[in-house]
Amino acid sequence: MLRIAVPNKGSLSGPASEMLHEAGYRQRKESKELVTVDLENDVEFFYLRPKDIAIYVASGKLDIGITGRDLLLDSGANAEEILALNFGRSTFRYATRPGTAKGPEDFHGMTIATSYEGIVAKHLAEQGIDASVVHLDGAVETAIQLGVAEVIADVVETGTSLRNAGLEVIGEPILKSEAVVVRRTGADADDPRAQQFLRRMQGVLVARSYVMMDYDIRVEQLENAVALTPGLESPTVSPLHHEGWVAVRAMVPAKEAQRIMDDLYDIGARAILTTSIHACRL
Ligand SMILES: Nc1ncnc2c1ncn2[C@@H]1O[C@H](COP(=O)(O)OP(=O)(O)OP(=O)(O)O)[C@@H](O)[C@H]1O
Ligand SMILES: O=P(O)(O)OC[C@H]1O[C@H](OP(=O)(O)OP(=O)(O)O)[C@H](O)[C@@H]1O
Ligand SMILES: [Mg+2]
Repeated sequence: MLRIAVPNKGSLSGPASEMLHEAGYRQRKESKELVTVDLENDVEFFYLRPKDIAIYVASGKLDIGITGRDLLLDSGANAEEILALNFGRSTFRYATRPGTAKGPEDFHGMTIATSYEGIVAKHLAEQGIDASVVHLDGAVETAIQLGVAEVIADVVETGTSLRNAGLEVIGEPILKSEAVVVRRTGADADDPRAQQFLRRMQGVLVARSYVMMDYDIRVEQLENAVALTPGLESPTVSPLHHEGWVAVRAMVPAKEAQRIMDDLYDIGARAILTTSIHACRL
């Protein structure tokens, strides 16, 4: 049975379970359940703290995990990212009170509060900055007000928490994160059960970001139309009963669908339809 770690709490928990559900897996019915078995798919799900997931996967006791890229890197665990999941996006940044520092090079001798000691210690060492790091479990923005640190390094999504604490970001993002699928470094990449899981998750990513587009076009405009809708491999072109016309079917990025429909209309396409993709295997 494939054993998969899923975040049990926090920002990643709901979207991870939702994505697994969309991929056809049975998910726990209530948040107190720590383990659930999906007999039909031969998968066991373990609901664990997102920060611990890379460690479980690196140990080899669990085959696959869903966690944040920042948490994976912070753990230093012997696990690697194999698929980015396009949710739980955030940046990881330094912040201070205005006027404290122009850039990380000014952090020498200062104290930096963070819940992500691994990432911060590595970044400071790489930049040759001699600063001390103090570990806090959360609400690190308050550490500056309370005089525990001059600088914080934390997850920034909308920036609201920083603004509320009167802080501003310093320097470039240390990293950009999102939810990722992780596996033990060097694990058997050909394991068919893991391959099937990844295909299902990729199917959800595609179904979420593409729509199916159908339209009719005069044959002489077909090449121009296909240039607008090249599809993932190549569009399907079928003859219409009405001579001189063909029907075209192709997947297009959902974000661009309206613009593409306008462009198709302008070159003479008609009966242009988009439909959502429920599930897919590429
Ligand atoms: N607004 C956000 N706040 C915190 N983490 C976020 C946010 N958006 C995305 N994430 C990601 O969620 C993961 C952190 O999850 P974790 O459960 O440890 O903290 P949390 O979402 O802040 O939950 P809590 O602090 O309530 O336990 C990281 O990968 C982080 O990048
Ligand atoms: O940029 P924003 O949209 O404000 O999001 C980022 C904030 O959200 C998280 O805090 P959370 O509420 O999880 O509390 P915590 O610090 O105790 O984890 C994170 O630690 C930041 O403080
Ligand atoms: Mg938090």
